[in-house]
Amino acid sequence: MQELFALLHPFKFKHRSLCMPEDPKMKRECYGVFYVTYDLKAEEQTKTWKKMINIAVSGAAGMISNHLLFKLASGEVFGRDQPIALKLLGSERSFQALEGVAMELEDSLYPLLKEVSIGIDPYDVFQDAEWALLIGAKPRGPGMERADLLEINGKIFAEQGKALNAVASAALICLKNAPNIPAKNFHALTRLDENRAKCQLALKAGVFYDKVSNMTIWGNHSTTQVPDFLNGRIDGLPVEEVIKDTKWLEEDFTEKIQKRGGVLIKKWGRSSAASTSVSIVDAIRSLVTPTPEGDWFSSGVFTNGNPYGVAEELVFSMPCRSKGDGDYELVKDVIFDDYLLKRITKAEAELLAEKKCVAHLIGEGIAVCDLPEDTMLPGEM
Ligand SMILES: NC(=O)c1ccc[n+]([C@@H]2O[C@H](COP(=O)([O-])OP(=O)(O)OC[C@H]3O[C@@H](n4cnc5c(N)ncnc54)[C@H](O)[C@@H]3O)[C@@H](O)[C@H]2O)c1
Repeated sequence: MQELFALLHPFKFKHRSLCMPEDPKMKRECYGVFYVTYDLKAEEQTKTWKKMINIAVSGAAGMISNHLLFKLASGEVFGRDQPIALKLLGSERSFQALEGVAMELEDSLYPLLKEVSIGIDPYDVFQDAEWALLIGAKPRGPGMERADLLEINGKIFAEQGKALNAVASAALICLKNAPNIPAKNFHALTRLDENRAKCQLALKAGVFYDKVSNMTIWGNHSTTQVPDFLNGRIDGLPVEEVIKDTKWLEEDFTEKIQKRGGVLIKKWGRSSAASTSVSIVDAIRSLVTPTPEGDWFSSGVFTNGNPYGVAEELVFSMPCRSKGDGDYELVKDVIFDDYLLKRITKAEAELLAEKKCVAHLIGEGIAVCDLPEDTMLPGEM
């Protein structure tokens, strides 16, 4: 089950300070120094000052967020002239840690970070969010069945989907629980897998990784994912013209990418957090900046209307292009061969089976959970 989402709110927002709500009865307070009311003198205000954007982050006290929040606050993601408000959602258990995160943000004196608020009620925290980065979920613990984890995290995303639907001024479970938000606004993260694939192809070809482009990850962020070397390019050439070792591509490369997360957990003792947060930044930037001519990026998006024949009503990673307006379109000029199609079908079958496991959470009746093999990496889904 894909698990990291970036949601873009569909409506243009009318800003009001979340720390100082118009309705004084509204329960909202900013954290620490962000509570202070600033009274900017006219001459201190810059003419180019943009309207603040509100970014909600769940799992804000987690490992990934510990990298991501500081990237967001620095201006690396939305631009060095874009003020932001961070709305951090934690769980009851992690509230103390959440305060610790807010303290570190205070001490960082980021000029673009105008407001920070923390809370454990998604209805409160998602209020007026233009972006919601849903990173809060339970990583798989030892001996935990995949179906059990789907159930636990499914409930979290169902609740957060409902909260977004109710209050957000803008994968599948969240989307299905938020019918007022266009399905196109939901993304599940496969960018980390794309980055890993680019890195391994560059290594094999003996080139720097910026030479690798048009890299698609098809399917799920699990070991059925399909890193697509048929459509990928190295220095503008098809991958297979540069790397002529088909066995390596089909077996070693594919498996390396599929299992990279698990290998890293074994070495590092924990799931990738820094590179995941880098890939979240990449994924957001791909939606807010135009895709370079001829290139594309991967994202887990809703399959309805897809031109590849992937089953509808799924969230499936596919190749996307964006004009930089937050929206995207699917890339049409991709080719398929038997190997690629077979792999994509396997990934599709897995997501269809997972969907049956969470039928009760997406309004599709009683769940029937029969997952054929374990394709999920511990601590990383
Ligand atoms: N798609 C990917 O590429 C990718 C890569 C790595 C990790 N992941 C997944 O990302 C998730 C986060 O990873 P992490 O390393 O930051 O984990 P982590 O355990 O360090 O952090 C998760 C945080 O979420 C909080 N949380 C749990 N339930 C919550 C809820 N209902 N509302 C709000 N917060 C809640 C926890 O208290 C914890 O602080 C994990 O589920 C992991 O499997 C995905």
